[in-house]
Amino acid sequence: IQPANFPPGPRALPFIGNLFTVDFKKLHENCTQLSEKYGDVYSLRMGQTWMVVLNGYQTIKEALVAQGASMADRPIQPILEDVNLNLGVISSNGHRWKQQRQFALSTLKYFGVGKKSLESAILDEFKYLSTYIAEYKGKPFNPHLIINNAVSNIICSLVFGHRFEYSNARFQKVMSMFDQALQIQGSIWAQLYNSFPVIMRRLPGPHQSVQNIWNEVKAFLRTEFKEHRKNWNPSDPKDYIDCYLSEIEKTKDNVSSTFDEENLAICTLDLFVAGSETTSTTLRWGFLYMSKYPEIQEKVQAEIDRVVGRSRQPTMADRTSMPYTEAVIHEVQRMGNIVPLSVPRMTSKDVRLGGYVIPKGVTIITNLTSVMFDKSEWKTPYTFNPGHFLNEKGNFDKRASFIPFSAGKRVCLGENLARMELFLFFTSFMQRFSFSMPPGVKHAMDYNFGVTLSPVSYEICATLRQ
Ligand code: HEM
Repeated sequence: IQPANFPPGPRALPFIGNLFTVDFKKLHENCTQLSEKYGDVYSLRMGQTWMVVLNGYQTIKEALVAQGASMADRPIQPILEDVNLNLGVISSNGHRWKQQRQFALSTLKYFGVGKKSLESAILDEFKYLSTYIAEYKGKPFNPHLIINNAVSNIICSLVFGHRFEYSNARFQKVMSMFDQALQIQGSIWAQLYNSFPVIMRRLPGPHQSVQNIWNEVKAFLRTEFKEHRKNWNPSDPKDYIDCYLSEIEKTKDNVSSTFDEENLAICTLDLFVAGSETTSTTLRWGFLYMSKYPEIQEKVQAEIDRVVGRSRQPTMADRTSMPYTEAVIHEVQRMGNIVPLSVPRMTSKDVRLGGYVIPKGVTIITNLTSVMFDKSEWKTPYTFNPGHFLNEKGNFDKRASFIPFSAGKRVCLGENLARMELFLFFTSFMQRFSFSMPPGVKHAMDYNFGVTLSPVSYEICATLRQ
């Protein structure tokens, strides 16, 4: 039964609701189209679960910031719950979430997010990466796994205290499994699982492989934990896991502590996945856009040559002198739109929004796509245009409606890390290489929809600059 004054939405069928009236291959586009008919706040029913979809910058800001305290929870999603038991950072709630989020943020900061030490780690990683890519000598190659591996190495050095060689087959396998799992988790199979868990747990289908994939990733993590326990020296913590082991010790007599080995496993998994998949997907969009718009690529390179030159690597300190490059990176993120429907939230009390009442316990989908392409916010929403982030004087203009990391209390925990990674990797690439499509190959800007929106597999040429 629909509660009184509940947001309207497309007609839902008995039992299954809107499960088969929306297109899960491009759910974000579908959600955006529905807002034209039903307004910025509308509802969908997935099986027996009511969801409210929020659209447009003003509505989403009002929800996540002004009413943020009532929207900071995550709903329980059985497909994830079976893996993470609602532990960790991404899916947990209340006291447990607060404690773990705070700890992760301060530990990442302690190990260098926003500092010189991490900057050097990223620049060193780029050296390995560029040596590897230069070996293709401008011939077409698929950048997917190698970029994932390189970017993931940054979160790995923070969490595990070391990087993985590009030749490490086990690590490469884990990387490609993330992709698969995130695709399935954004598909109709996940929705069916979340709507009818009791039935779906028994039925075959791709949803079953999600459990297998995460179990394999967990087994991979267990090897790391074992090593850490063996070499653990509390007076000299080298990474997040070392610090976590100390925290377990320190708080073991405290009944309100949420630090234990089970939670360590899921927190590590969360940081590992969120920190591996996102920045690398953004970079892969970046290569495509640069090869599609060679004149923009040349302008970026000219700015780098002017500000940094060729004899040293770019650093974070160069950022303020490089407004055009900054604008291009932001535009790649806007158009790339890599977390198109953000991560679901849930109301923790009744909320009034857009003239409607959303009761406690309803799943909230913040449609970030509708913000990235909001006609009232962007001059040419569907065209790649760095001018979106430049004022008349050519200075960088950070726009309030640029919210790829979401906003409010649950805003992406890795935002600062991701910004460092994006700036340093992107400028380093542009300093050394030019990207172009292989001769005769057209730019395919098509995507695969999942929790993240990633470019379809492609080959590209990276030519060393003269
Ligand atoms: C370009 C890169 C990235 C983008 C676009 C991105 C985007 C997002 C978005 C949209 C959310 C959901 C926030 C919400 O519910 O309102 C999120 C959550 C999160 N992100 Fe990121 N992210 C990126 C990189 C990273 C990195 C590098 C890390 C590594 C630490 C990370 C860790 C997390 C975590 C742990 C959460 C859950 C936060 C919570 O529930 O409290 N992200 N991210």
